[in-house]
Amino acid sequence: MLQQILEVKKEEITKLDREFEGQPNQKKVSLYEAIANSSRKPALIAEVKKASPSKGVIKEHYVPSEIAASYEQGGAAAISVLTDQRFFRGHAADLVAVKQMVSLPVLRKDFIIDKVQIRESAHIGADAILLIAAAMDPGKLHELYEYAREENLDCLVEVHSVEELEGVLNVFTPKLIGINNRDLRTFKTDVTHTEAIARHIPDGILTVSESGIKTAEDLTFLREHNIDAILVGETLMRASSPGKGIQLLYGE
Ligand SMILES: O=P(O)(O)OC[C@@H](O)[C@@H](O)c1c[nH]c2ccccc12
Repeated sequence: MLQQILEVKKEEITKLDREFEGQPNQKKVSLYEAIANSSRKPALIAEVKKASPSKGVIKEHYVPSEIAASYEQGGAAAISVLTDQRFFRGHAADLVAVKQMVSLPVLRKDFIIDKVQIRESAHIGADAILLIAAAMDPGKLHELYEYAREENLDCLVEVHSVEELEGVLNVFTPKLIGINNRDLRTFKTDVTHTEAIARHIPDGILTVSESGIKTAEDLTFLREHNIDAILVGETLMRASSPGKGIQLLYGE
């Protein structure tokens, strides 16, 4: 699946404008700080997502800015916005709309493999981007990471296995690491997967558990293992309201 997505991305990148003018000094809000300073533990990165390759359309009535505003009101520390069009039915414009609506840091969720996408992310108002270890070798990942830092963007470096994690740590030390609980070959999620990987992450790096987080029990498990943040999409998108979904998850 990932390979298929990356093929489409490479094609899309060739059509992206190479230059992005304007907003060069736009103030960025730190995702790292938002997680570190969150009063909720673990901190919540709430995701705005219409559809996914495994689930199809998740939410019919999809107004990203409205959903993000409810997340902010519900106490999220940051908002993640899926901007991939082909597989997740998102759009860069969704991020623009969300950024205008909230004051929280906004993470651009997409398949970023080229500097031009990083320049575009900074330009449309993202505060942070996702970099997926499975999508490139650690040297390339490091190069994009440094480039994003120059654009004042925080990076969430996503790994799924200990091998990927060690590959990254051999080259550099990211500030934020996301552990994807979803196995991209089978699409199955397993929250205990976070713990299996997190024990290999050195102190001082903030750890985010991503995908398949559904219940207050999941959250208790992650809290017990000192996970700093959770990234939740589908559970909140399917809740009767985003705010209610957050309350249920945090057992409030
Ligand atoms: O909807 P979920 O199961 O709560 O998952 C959210 C998020 O982790 C997931 O959307 C995700 C994690 N890594 C990604 C990489 C690309 C696209 C999407 C993702």
